[in-house]
Amino acid sequence: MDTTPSTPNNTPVLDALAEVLQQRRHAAPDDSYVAALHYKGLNKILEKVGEEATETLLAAKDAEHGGLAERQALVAETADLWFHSLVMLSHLDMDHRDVLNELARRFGMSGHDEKAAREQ
Ligand SMILES: N=c1c2ncn([C@@H]3O[C@H](COP(=O)(O)OP(=O)(O)OP(=O)(O)O)[C@@H](O)[C@H]3O)c2ncn1[C@@H]1O[C@H](COP(=O)(O)O)[C@@H](O)[C@H]1O
Repeated sequence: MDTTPSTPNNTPVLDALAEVLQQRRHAAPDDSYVAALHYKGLNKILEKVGEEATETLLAAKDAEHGGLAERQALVAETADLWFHSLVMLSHLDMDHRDVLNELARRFGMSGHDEKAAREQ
């Protein structure tokens, strides 16, 4: 039986969020956090992605030996990181489907094999 996943088509939260992020491209910056990010431009969005990545790795270190609160904090920071990454993609006319397609393409391919293929 072929267990290779097809491109995911059941991602309602991500689908809905991608639509909102696109609608915010031309919304008033005072009314919307996402519109304000788009208005400030790619550099500001990338600054937020970097900030959230750092906060996520600090939360992961705390979660390693922490309890439920630290694990919940890691989930919250990861959500912030995903969210700002999705804003970045949206700013460049891309979305989660591009990333899910790539993960589906890679599924089952050993990371070592994939790296070796890249180096040829
Ligand atoms: N998922 C999110 C989401 N996650 C995090 N955030 C915001 O991301 C910001 C990150 O917090 P920070 O403290 O790092 O940033 P900040 O201090 O507010 O901003 P800076 O001055 O540092 O740039 C907070 O303002 C959060 O509210 C989000 N803002 C919006 N969404 C989604 O986007 C939709 C559209 O939001 P609006 O554009 O605001 O309507 C919402 O309905 C949600 O579904």
